[in-house]
Amino acid sequence: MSVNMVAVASMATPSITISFTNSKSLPLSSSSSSSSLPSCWPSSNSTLRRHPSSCALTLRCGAAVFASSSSPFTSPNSNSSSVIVAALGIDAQPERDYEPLQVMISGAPASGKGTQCELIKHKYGLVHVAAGDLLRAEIATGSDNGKLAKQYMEKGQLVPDHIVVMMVKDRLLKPDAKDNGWLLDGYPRSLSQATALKGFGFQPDIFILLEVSEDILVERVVGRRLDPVTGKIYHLKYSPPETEEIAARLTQRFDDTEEKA
Ligand SMILES: Nc1ncnc2c1ncn2[C@@H]1O[C@H](COP(=O)(O)OP(=O)(O)O)[C@@H](O)[C@H]1O
Repeated sequence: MSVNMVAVASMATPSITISFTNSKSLPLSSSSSSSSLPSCWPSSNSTLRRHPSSCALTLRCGAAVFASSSSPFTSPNSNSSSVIVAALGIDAQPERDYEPLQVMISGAPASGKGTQCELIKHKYGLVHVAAGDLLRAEIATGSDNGKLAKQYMEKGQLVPDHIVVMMVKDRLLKPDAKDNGWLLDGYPRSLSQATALKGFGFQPDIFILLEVSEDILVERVVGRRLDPVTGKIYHLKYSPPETEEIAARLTQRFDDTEEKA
């Protein structure tokens, strides 16, 4: 079975409500509480097992904008995501029922990926593997790969595949990810990365694409602030600081501007 779903996430809260676009009976979550996840997802416990079929899930977020074509990839293009989904073979019927769940999630900066990752990993006990975090850890070791990766990251460019692919593959093969399942975030960012991972035998059960219209992304990015003391992210309009004291010390990332967004 191939499942086609659309979910709408409210811009102000990280919650998701989900419905099937083919008008089948809807296992909808009745309301949008801030901790809710799609009710059609399997229930949460440490013995979570895979869905019997893979699916690609597109979450179109913010003010019910269904026509958005924003994409997580370097050259935003909704076709590129479907190519990647196809390359990953997500529509194929897996023969791996009753194994730990494997999920990929993609979305543009400020699409709410970080928020959804936190909710998903806690609810399903998955190991969160973020490509950016792996690269930063590699840089911290001072290795040659880390030094090379740093040069690309400082310019805001994608790190070459020969570094990223092996890093992600090695991480997914670690016992915690194999035993508990994983939530892969920020990878793949190109068709070649998707193909490479598939070549190593990885095929996610679910590919989640967070689609947000450009004007909402810009609004989120421009209003985003960081508390340098706690590391908490605020939004001046949607998630304002609790106190004047916090408000006074908030900073803005140098690239959180309308131009950069
Ligand atoms: N899959 C990937 N392939 C190549 N480079 C990547 C990948 N993921 C992350 N990077 C590099 O790491 C940087 C930081 O990534 P990330 O932590 O996801 O934050 P950002 O939202 O800034 O992309 C990216 O700008 C890019 O240089």
